[in-house]
Amino acid sequence: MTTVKTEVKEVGLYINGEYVPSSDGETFEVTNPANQELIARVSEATEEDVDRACRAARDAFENGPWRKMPIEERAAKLRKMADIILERKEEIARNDAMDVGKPYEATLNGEVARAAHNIRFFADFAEKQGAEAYPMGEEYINYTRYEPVGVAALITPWNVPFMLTTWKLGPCLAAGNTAVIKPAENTPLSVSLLGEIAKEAGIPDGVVNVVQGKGSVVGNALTTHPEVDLVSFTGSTATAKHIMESGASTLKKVSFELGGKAANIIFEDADLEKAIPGSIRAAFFNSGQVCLAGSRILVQRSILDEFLEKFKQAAQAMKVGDPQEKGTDMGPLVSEDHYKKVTSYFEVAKQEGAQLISGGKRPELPEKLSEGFYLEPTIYVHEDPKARICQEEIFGPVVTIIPFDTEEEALEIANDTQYGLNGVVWTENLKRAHRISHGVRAGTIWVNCWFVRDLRAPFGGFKKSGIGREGGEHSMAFFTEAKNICIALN
Ligand SMILES: NC(=O)C1=CN([C@@H]2O[C@H](COP(=O)(O)OP(=O)(O)OC[C@H]3O[C@@H](n4cnc5c(N)ncnc54)[C@H](O)[C@@H]3O)[C@@H](O)[C@H]2O)C=CC1
Ligand SMILES: O=C(O)/C=C/C=C(\O)C(=O)O
Repeated sequence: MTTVKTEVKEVGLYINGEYVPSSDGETFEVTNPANQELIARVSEATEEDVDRACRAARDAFENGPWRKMPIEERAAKLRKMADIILERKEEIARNDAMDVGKPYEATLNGEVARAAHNIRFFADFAEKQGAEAYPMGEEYINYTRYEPVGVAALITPWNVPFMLTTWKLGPCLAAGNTAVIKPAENTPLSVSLLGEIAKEAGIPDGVVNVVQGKGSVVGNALTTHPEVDLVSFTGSTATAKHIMESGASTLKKVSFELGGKAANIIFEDADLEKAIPGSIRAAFFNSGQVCLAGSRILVQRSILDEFLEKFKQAAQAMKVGDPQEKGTDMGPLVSEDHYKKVTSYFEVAKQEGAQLISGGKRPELPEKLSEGFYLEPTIYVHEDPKARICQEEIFGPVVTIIPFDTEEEALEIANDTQYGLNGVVWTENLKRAHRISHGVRAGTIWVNCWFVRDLRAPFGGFKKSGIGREGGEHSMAFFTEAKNICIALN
């Protein structure tokens, strides 16, 4: 299959159960990063449109049936939503392949399947969740209720648009809140479908709204809006700081899942048969545009040469190309701006004296992909963990290998970062695995694996990688207010 030539899609805002144009009729264009073809014109929300979406969500929350609906009924509608996502999985994956440039096959069977699971998981979780009771002898009893907070703004990034939005929408809706979603402006297509999917599942109008446009305008209008009670955000640390400031005057509750620069630590006793493919995935999955990417590979010096040779061979065997084509491992970067940001680090690496092992340039590709933002998987070695390429989130297919000698040194380098989202350890020594897992200051540590997700487990970052945790009861705690009721028994 070759890159699918589509007619240009017209995408509206989704407010109060219907697609609508923006109030001033303005649209913005979306292009395919695989070939720069125009793929969509999207209504660009004005502050007035954001206001309408927030008021619709408020009205659905206060006056609609959603928050008071018995949990069995609400959960059944969410399970229906999950079913519809699976029925429409080809369309959703095709949309992500078109505007993000994600390999279609992997998205279809990975992220879209996970998106349906996100919704179903929180429907089941909320249905089974109990609450506490605290008897005070025979005189009083306290019991707790978990009530929805209100209107949630769900602001999501371009790297995993559909899956990450459902990861927030599932618990948000299961708890009985209403939502205004804002996807990233360069990847609006798959998320634009969520309003109509919710409606088809029987979820009342106004419960799920989608507004489109720039973060500085539409995102800002949402995070300052008086009707928005809470903001769940995944994206850059810089934007999270803006959101915190802009939400301060209306005292919004916030949950932030932000950037990372994970250490992927390979000890001399690691099983390289697993560590090499695992590290390749951690480095180059989604073209390295993943907050969890293992972009600093710390390798024990005694196995450095062997690791480098095998890792280089595996990286060079990856198929970079058309994301719509079967067998593609790595598509393009998401946009020209992002391509410029990522490639600017090639100059930084040169100036910092890093040793280029592989990549660092565009691959040779067929003519039809000549306009796309492709890069070869790129590997550097650098001895200085303080170098910019070892410290800054490049968010592309670029990794730096940093040699170390001792366990203590590995830990010191791993923790020498402003981020703390995750870490990865490869060793066959169980005690060492525990020691390193305890020592690395990050929210998730994967031992002899990477990006294995259990939706019940806490997920989020230490340090500048976030505030709060998502997952199971942690998501439910964010999307609910706990209320204690104390009853006199006499
Ligand atoms: N999952 C992650 O951790 C992600 C990390 N990043 C990092 O951030 C860098 C920059 O990427 P961007 O697309 O600029 O990320 P970003 O943080 O600006 O964008 C994420 C979302 O926030 C929205 N947004 C932007 N400014 C806003 C504001 N003032 N108020 C409310 N919402 C706002 C955007 O429209 C988008 O929906 C990347 O190179 C990467 O290093 C980017 C995307 C995801
Ligand atoms: O698995 C999750 O819940 C979150 C994944 C997050 C990313 O892939 C990201 O933000 O890059």
